[in-house]
Amino acid sequence: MGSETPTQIPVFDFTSDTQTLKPGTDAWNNMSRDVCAALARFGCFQVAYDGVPARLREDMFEAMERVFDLPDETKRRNTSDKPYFGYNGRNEMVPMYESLGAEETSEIEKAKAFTQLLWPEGNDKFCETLNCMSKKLLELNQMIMKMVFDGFGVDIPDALISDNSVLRVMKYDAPTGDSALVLPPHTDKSSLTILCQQEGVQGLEVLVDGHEWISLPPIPGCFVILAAEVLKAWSNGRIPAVKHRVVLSPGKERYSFGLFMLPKWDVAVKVVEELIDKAHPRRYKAFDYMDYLRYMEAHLLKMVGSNKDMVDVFAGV
Ligand SMILES: O=C(O)CCC(=O)C(=O)O
Ligand SMILES: [Fe+2]
Repeated sequence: MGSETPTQIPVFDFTSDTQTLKPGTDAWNNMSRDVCAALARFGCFQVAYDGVPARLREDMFEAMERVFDLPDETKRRNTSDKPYFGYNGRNEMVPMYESLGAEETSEIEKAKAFTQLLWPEGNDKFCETLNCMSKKLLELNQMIMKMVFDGFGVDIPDALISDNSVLRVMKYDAPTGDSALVLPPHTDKSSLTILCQQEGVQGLEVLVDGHEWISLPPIPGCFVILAAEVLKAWSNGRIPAVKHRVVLSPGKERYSFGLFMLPKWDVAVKVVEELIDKAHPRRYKAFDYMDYLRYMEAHLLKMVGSNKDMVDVFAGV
């Protein structure tokens, strides 16, 4: 019997008053080990990060309210040739969820094009907020990726350093009556996902050890980092893609946004060779990311409830 200590998902301090963010320092090396260990254990962690000013975060949530207030037909103009990259939601799978996504909004021209789609008459404030937030989160991602591979004692291969991403804004309706599962359990098909939750509205949960759902509360000034399927493949399965879901209490609607990092389009997703050894034989074949997305599109519904990750089914050896 005995009392069990509740599982705690780590919260790391990346704020500028620490030495942590200077590569090569002891603080950086220690943090790299901790980051790598947390991802290997939980596939996620939270991070306090002041590289994104509080004001920018507030502007982003305000901007998102304006986005979701737009008429349905305007939001549904957000289409993409890639599966699940554009408008998604209000369907059988996710009736209480709605989201829009745009690629490479860290590039001003792409941020402008997305803004133009939603506000043909222009909305400079939205465009600047989106562009600025995307750039800041991209920087955070690059730092974390470097830490992960430093933690493994491996130089991050150039092929893994990618600026490709989708910035996604999300809204969940308030449940009436009981709590509701508003986003079903899934693993992300990105490499790493950086999420920002609305303050004061709890909802995100991660699965630990295959059976324990742990809530990740929104912490002011913090971001949630989720390891996703491409990082699982790069790391030869040493970092799991964390399964997560969103459960909401009655009466509370919720907003969140995230930067979903993607690999380079013209380079195969391959296991980092240094992470293959006797104890860790190769787990994945090299694959084309677009082929994987197409496979995911064709098989997603069939795999609901499966405890296998898409990447293992698609590229496992
Ligand atoms: O809203 C959240 O916190 C999670 C969203 C999510 O998991 C996703 O869009 O893949
Ligand atoms: Fe997700």
